[in-house]
Amino acid sequence: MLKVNNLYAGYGIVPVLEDVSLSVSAGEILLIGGENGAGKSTLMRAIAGFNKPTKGEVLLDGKPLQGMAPEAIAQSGLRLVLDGHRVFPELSVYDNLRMGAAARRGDKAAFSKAVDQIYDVFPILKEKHKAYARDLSGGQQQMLALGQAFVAQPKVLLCDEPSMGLAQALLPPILSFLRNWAESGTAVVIVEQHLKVTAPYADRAMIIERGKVKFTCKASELDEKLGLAETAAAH
Ligand SMILES: Nc1ncnc2c1ncn2[C@@H]1O[C@H](COP(=O)(O)OP(=O)(O)OP(=O)(O)O)[C@@H](O)[C@H]1O
Repeated sequence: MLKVNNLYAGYGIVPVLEDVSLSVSAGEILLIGGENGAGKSTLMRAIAGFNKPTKGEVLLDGKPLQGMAPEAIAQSGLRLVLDGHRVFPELSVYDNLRMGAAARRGDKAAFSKAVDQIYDVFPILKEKHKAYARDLSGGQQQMLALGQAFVAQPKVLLCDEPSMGLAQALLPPILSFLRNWAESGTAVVIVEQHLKVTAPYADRAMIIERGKVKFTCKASELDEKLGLAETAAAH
């Protein structure tokens, strides 16, 4: 589904990512972790077209995306949800969901069904469907941002730090929502600092260090691998 081959990207002449490769299949969740400043967000932005890679390939179902405008990449079925819940503050919850589906064109029945699914998972959004997004709490805005992406029904979802600005207790329900979503056939990439909480919901994990892939492993082996990596570094 999504394949990244030997990607290099940065800001102006400052290189950040170096030779990063990854792949995510339909129905799979890849968790990406790493220290602050390791390059995780830059990787998400480069895949989604907001930051032009200097070298390497991004393939969606075998079709190259690198060099395409972010709008065209979104139209191809790749969606980026940024940390810090970016929603339209002056629109109602429901209208935010409509904006999410705008890129999708047509099919009102599918939109209504997707909205119902979102309301089932996050009942507070149903309760507040007429409220302005600006009046939601941070956690509710994050749910709405995910809802916006969900109604667009992308093939690939990139989710940058869903826990950002959230009370810790809100992360598991959001992760479980992402897990179910992946199981319907979407390829999901989650960038997250809270590796311990997130790993049980993911299939594979990748750690980035100073712009390079440190290692990839099964998500169930991440704890052990991180322990081993720390031990190896200590010797
Ligand atoms: N707009 C920018 N212009 C210049 N350099 C940037 C910009 N954004 C990020 N960087 C630099 O790129 C490097 C990687 O940052 P990035 O935000 O991708 O890391 P990250 O792993 O997502 O970290 P965090 O977890 O703190 O978000 C850092 O050295 C950062 O200072």
